[in-house]
Amino acid sequence: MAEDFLHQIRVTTANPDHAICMEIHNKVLITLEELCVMIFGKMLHELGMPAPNRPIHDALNREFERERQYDRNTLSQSVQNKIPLLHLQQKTAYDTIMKSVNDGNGEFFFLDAPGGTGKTFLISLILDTIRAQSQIVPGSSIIWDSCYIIRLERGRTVHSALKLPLNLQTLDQPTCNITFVV
Ligand SMILES: Nc1ncnc2c1ncn2[C@@H]1O[C@H](COP(=O)(O)OP(=O)(O)OP(=O)(O)O)[C@@H](O)[C@H]1O
Repeated sequence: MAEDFLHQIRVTTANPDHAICMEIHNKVLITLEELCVMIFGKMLHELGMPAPNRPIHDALNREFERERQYDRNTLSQSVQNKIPLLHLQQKTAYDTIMKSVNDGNGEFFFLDAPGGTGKTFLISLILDTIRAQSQIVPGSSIIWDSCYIIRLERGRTVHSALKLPLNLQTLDQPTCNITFVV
């Protein structure tokens, strides 16, 4: 990764002699930390690694910033195009969940259906609908399967988002550790 950053700097500064420096080390640490926050919900220092040189809240605020960067008009158009495509069960789930969101009920929903029946399609549409309403969805796209992250935009595992222990099966009384940063 450091070599990649070095290459970028050499190209952008047109200086092929530029060497690895503290700035590049720091950039690597920042990038690694963002991945760790996304996947494990932990900062580097919590994993026994050196912390990058920046205010600690930067990594967490970045997620909120990303949420603000959506083009609402494009999202609205996409949502309007996709809603008529929903099949009956998807539409029922969509209406139920969106009503809960709009009413501010703060409910939990568990979506379970056979593979290929449109869960990702539905979840993406729900997230796009919320974003199109210019609501921020921090910690959105929370899912169980880490392999699934690559399919859902800005996906995070439920273990990361809710800070669940990874060894659930071996704990008598598993608990999660959610901290709200306002
Ligand atoms: N209502 C719909 N209209 C058009 N295409 C749809 C609809 N629902 C799902 N699809 C498409 O069907 C395919 C499978 O849907 P999707 O990936 O959402 O299923 P899934 O339940 O999440 O699958 P898996 O459990 O295997 O991950 C995708 O290409 C998706 O875009």
